[in-house]
Amino acid sequence: MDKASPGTVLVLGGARSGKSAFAEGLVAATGLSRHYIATGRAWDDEMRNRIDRHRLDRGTGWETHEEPLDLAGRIAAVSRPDRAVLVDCLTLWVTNLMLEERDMAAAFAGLGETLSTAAGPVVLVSNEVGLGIVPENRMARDFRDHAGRLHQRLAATVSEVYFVAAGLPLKMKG
Ligand SMILES: Nc1nc2c(ncn2[C@@H]2O[C@H](COP(=O)(O)OP(=O)(O)OP(=O)(O)O)[C@@H](O)[C@H]2O)c(=O)[nH]1
Repeated sequence: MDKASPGTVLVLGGARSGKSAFAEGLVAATGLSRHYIATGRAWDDEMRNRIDRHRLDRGTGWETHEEPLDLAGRIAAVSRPDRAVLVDCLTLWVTNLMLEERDMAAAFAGLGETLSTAAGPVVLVSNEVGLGIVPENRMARDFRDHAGRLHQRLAATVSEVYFVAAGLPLKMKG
């Protein structure tokens, strides 16, 4: 398995746990120029409003890149020694890959490879979705399995892992 470059961090948490704000703080603390890779897509008004709110919350000083599918390619293109990259979030990327019926194993391997050669720090945000009861529908169960496998794979290779709940980060690795 590829070992991620030093400075690569995984931030896990539930919905509205404060994980994005925490991850933004990690990026800001590097003092490098801040680059935000958004995997979300504005498919309805609710999501459009959320995205607008996120942009306002981030404030100025961020360059935003929207990339729903080719995350590995976009990280490789954006990452430089003078830039810190925030990816928000991996679970929406997994959703996008599933909807497009992409090869998940190949996509995860590609992300691992890119993280092992990233030129600067990369902070990856993802939803921990495996803690509730087993979902009734098949797609939701597959989604949970893909997300869990991706998290394990990344956690094994990155230098730091955090779990955020109620706005409080718990350091799990590093
Ligand atoms: N396309 C696009 N998506 C964005 C942008 N900013 C944020 N997003 C998306 O908004 C999503 C997060 O939205 P929410 O569901 O409101 O946040 P949350 O993850 O539940 O909340 P926290 O735990 O506080 O982070 C991320 O997956 C981003 O991809 C942007 O500028 N463009």
